[in-house]
Amino acid sequence: MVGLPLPPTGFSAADHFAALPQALLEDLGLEREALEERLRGFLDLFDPETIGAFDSRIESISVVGGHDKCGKPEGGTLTVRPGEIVCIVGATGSGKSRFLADIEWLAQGDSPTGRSVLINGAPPDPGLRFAIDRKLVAQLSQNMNFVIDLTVREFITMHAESRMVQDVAAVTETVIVLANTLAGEPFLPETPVTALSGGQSRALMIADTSCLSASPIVLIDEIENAGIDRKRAVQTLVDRRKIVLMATHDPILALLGDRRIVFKNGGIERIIETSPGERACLEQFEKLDAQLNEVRRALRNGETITV
Ligand SMILES: Nc1ncnc2c1ncn2[C@@H]1O[C@H](COP(=O)(O)OP(=O)(O)OP(=O)(O)O)[C@@H](O)[C@H]1O
Repeated sequence: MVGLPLPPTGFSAADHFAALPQALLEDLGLEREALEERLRGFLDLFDPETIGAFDSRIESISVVGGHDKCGKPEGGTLTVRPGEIVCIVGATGSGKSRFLADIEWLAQGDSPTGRSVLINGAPPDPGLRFAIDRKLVAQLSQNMNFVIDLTVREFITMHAESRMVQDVAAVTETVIVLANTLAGEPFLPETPVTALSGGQSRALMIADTSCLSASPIVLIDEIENAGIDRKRAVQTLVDRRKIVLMATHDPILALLGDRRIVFKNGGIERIIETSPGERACLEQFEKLDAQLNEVRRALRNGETITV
C-alpha cells in the first residue's frame, strides 16, 4: 500500500497493521481500521475469478425502444446475445451513432431517444454506467492514430500486463500473429506503433480487442477502407463470443450480420433478418470483392490491369 513499509518476515497483515505507528498513518491520511479492507480490495484485483469474468456474465443486452426525432414511439425491444452480429444501416443523420451511444452509456430513458438498455433482461447496476475499469463496450472507430513511442510488442505487452493475464509473452504473440492475419500488409513485433498504416493499426486493435479486452460488446464504426480482411476481423470477434454491433454500408459486412437495424429520422424503422436468399448474394459479392481486391493488389504493384 502506498507509503507503508513492508511487514517484517513472518508477520501477518493484521499484526503488521496493528503495529504501525499512529503518526505514520496520520501523515499518510490512512485509518488503521480501513487498512485490511483496502488490502482485500487490492488483492481482489488479482483474482482470476474477477479478471476477464465480465464476458461470461453477459448473456444478453436489450434495447427497449424509445422514440424517433418527432416523438413517434419505436416500440418493441431488441435483444442481442454473445456471438451475434447486428449491423446498423440508415441515411446520414438517421440516428445510427446515437443508437450506439445509447448502448455505450447504458441509457436509462435519459438520452434524447428515451431508450433504455437492459443487461441480462434487467436494468444494469448503476455503478456499471460510470465504471472505467469494467467498460461494457469496446469501440473500434475508423480514425485511430498512435501517439505513443513504443514498438508493437511493447505496446501489446503493456496492455496484457495491465489485464493481468497469466502468460503475457504468449498472449502478446497471439495478438500480433492474429493482427498480421487481418492486415493487408504484414508488420513486425519490432515495428513502432507510430509507423503502422491505418489498416495495420486497425488490425492490431481488432486483434487486441478480441484477445485482451474484457468488454463483451464491440461497436465498430465502418471498416471498409481500412485495407484489412474485414470478414475475418468480424469473425475473430464473434469467435470470442463478443456481441458485435457494426455501423456499415459495406454489402459484405452488412449481409454477414444476423440482423440489420434500419434507422430513419432517429428511430428504428425496421429490423431485417438476413435471409437465405441474401446469404446466397453474399457469396456472389465475395467473389466480386475478391476480384476487386486482386485489381487493387495489381495496381499497388504497378501492374497493368486486364479483365
Ligand atoms: N431519437 C432521437 N431523438 C432526438 N434526437 C436524435 C434522435 N436520434 C438521433 N438524434 C440526434 O440526431 C443527430 C444525428 O444523429 P446521428 O449522429 O446518430 O446520425 P448518424 O446516422 O450516425 O449520422 P451519420 O451517418 O452522418 O454519422 C444527432 O445530433 C443525434 O443526437
